[in-house]
Amino acid sequence: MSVRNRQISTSRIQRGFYVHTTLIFLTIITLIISIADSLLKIGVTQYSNPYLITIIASIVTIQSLIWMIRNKAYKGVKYAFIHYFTVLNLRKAFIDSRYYNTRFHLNKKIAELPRIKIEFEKGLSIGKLYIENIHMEKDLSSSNISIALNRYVVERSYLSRDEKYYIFEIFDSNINRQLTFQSSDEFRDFTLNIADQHLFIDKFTKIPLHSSLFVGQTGSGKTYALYSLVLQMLLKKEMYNLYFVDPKNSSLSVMGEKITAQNTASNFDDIVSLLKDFIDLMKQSKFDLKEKLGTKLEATYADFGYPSHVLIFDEFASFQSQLQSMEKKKRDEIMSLITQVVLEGRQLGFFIWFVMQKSDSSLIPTYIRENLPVKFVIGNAEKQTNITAFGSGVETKEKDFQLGEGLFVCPLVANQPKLCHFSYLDFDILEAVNEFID
Ligand SMILES: Nc1ncnc2c1ncn2[C@@H]1O[C@H](COP(=O)(O)OP(=O)(O)OP(=O)(O)O)[C@@H](O)[C@H]1O
Repeated sequence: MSVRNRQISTSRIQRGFYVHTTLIFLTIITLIISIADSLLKIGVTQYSNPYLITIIASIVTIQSLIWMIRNKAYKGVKYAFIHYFTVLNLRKAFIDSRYYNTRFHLNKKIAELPRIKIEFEKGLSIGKLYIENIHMEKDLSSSNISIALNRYVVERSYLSRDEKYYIFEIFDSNINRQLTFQSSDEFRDFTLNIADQHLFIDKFTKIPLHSSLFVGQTGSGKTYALYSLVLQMLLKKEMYNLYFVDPKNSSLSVMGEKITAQNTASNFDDIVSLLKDFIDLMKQSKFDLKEKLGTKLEATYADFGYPSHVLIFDEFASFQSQLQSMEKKKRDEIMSLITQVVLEGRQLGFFIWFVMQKSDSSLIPTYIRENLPVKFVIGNAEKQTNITAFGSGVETKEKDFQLGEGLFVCPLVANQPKLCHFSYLDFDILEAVNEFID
């Protein structure tokens, strides 16, 4: 715990002190003159009071205006107060942790605190905090900031491009980011309002399509996370073709059979043949798109109206262990098919989603895992799982995750692990599938 540092003042504290002293002084003078005048009946108050009261009122008005502008009161009273208290707490924390430069003013040492800018968004639930980089050796770690922020928590922090500010992305920890759907109709309406080629995860997260990894211990909510994404893709069928691989023949294959029986595989040979068909289709697409892709730099399948193809590979580790018993030639052949999709599929619209309980290199080859742009770790994972998914240099905080809640990375959306919370689906999934495929 930091110790209160009361020995140093800031120019703002000093200014506040002068203003308050002046106000108190003027009020006392006004009162003394009024009392003296009422006793002595000289009649000076009619001359002095209007002046004194105008000065006092002007100071109060100017101070209030400065407060309102500084705390962006034009965005609402609540916004202004939360802004004010957040800045106040941060300033106190900087003083207590001695994060400031010192300078002398009228022979008195004062602390020059870093500038703070805050931009709250989405009904004050998330925001960006800019703290001036005052080139101090001291650590301005996100955990110190979180403590000063009360109910706000730092999700991500980085230095601005010009290195003048530390930027902290913060969110209100009291806010529930999870979306809840009581019926398939509610889910349909919400999905159809998301017009672009993104899939929503929670109130704040939408992701573009990529080959992805979903890791989570049993019961963490992985399968439901997939359901919420599959249902979205079903509602926009013209944009997505789905393929289901489920070596354990569990609930996902039941869903797959309903949606697309010919593109659903559970036993080893069927899986291999589905993978080969998938690759053949990708090669065909490559051929069809070849000329078109040459006409536009950085273009992808979507620019030419082609649909995407998503192969959901549940329990990949189980397939991998079956594969290990095969001869090397076959193993290499299959792994090379999978690698091709991961490496080349993005432009052509072919993606694999690997679903696993752990993502160690014995379960998914590192070169495949490292080339997956999107990774989700759902639920309370072991430290090692976070390390294999996000890399050893990436810091992830341990939290008590609820069902369907976890961390993810995704290009442009989350370069460092960010929180996400998959939708709560309070309706019969298979009935919804039946409705949506009609
Ligand atoms: N988003 C959700 N909405 C509603 N119920 C959920 C959700 N997530 C999980 N559940 C409930 O928790 C149970 C376990 O979730 P789920 O089957 O998705 O876990 P899992 O990680 O896939 O586990 P396993 O690896 O054993 O299949 C589900 O049967 C369901 O009842």
